[in-house]
Amino acid sequence: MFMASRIQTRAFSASARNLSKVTVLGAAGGIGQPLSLLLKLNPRVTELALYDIRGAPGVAADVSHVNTKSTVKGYEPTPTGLANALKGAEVVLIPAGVPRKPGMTRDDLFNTNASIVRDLAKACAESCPEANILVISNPVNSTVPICAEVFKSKGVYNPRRLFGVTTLDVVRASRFVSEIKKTDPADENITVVGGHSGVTIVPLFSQSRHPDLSSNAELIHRVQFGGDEVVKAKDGAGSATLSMAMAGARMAESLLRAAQGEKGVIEPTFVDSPLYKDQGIDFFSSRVELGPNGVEKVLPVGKVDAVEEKLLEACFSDLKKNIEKGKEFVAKNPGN
Ligand SMILES: NC(=O)C1=CN([C@@H]2O[C@H](COP(=O)(O)OP(=O)(O)OC[C@H]3O[C@@H](n4cnc5c(N)ncnc54)[C@H](O)[C@@H]3O)[C@@H](O)[C@H]2O)C=CC1
Ligand SMILES: O=C([O-])CC(=O)C(=O)O
Repeated sequence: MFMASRIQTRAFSASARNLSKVTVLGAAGGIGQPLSLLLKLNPRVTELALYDIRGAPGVAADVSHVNTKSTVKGYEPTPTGLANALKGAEVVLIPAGVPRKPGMTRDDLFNTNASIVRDLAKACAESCPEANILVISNPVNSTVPICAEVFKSKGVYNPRRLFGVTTLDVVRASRFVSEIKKTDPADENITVVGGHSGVTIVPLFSQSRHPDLSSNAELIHRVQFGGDEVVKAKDGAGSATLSMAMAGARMAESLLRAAQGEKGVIEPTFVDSPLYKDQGIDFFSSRVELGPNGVEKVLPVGKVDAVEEKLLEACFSDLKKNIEKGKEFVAKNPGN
């Protein structure tokens, strides 16, 4: 209760003053740089804090010349650098960690990225426990539970403030559909639920304007494995960065709009979700209504057809393992 009232007060005062500090952890990377640029272009962001283990001051100096009003500062891994980058943040985006190379799954990134995310989550729990934490680092199905466990261990976990960024899946789905149907992707609102890797990504075309697409196996595969297309095309130089930056900036913008009082802001995101807890799945991506306190309402998955029912079954079994893996990691490796 105490936590909730503190959050409400902060959300109110932030929106009343319209001051929004946004922090990017991993800001000098392939995603971090264009994401920082897009955030600099967002008039809702008043202060931009860019942190990375290398190169953040350079990115900050560069982005700071863009002629919008927000201030930009780069932070290095000095004893106080990370804490200062996080202090007072309303939104923290985390694209820190290694990307895939051809032939790898997102889960293959676990060994490297799990401890990076755990340590950054710890810093967030200490320096900005009330911020909205947006996890981009893969494997999202495991890194989000890692953050939750760290926040719990510090006694500051608020499930309404933790988000796995799955926006790119709906961005892709709407674009791919528009290519098939020769429509404007802006008019294509495709629901994608589940998680963020392979078969855990479940597009629900039966709920779209084009229910016929729910039996289009090629399209379903393309949405589920869209990330692989980019990994293959980049040929060892990483994974999606530009489309991901756009997707991450959209998610941050939606949270800021909701924090500043806009009603009915809905985004797909991987959150601590009541939807399938009875089946042992604690985190799930679905359409979520956002508000000044973060998650306002987790919306139901809705009606699915027989094909989608099967896709969901496949999703559940992988997703459950991915979530467990993240939780177990923190239990066995609590870090310092
Ligand atoms: N959620 C999603 O839809 C997507 C997630 N990703 C994931 O995002 C992550 C980042 O991808 P890229 O930007 O392409 O990688 P990158 O290698 O280009 O950049 C990562 C950055 O993180 C920094 N970093 C590493 N350890 C750090 C730490 N402890 N603290 C702060 N910064 C640290 C690195 O110095 C580097 O600048 C990957 O795990 C990738 O799989 C990528 C695309 C989509
Ligand atoms: O495919 C990857 O490894 C990066 C990612 O999550 C995506 O592009 O959806």
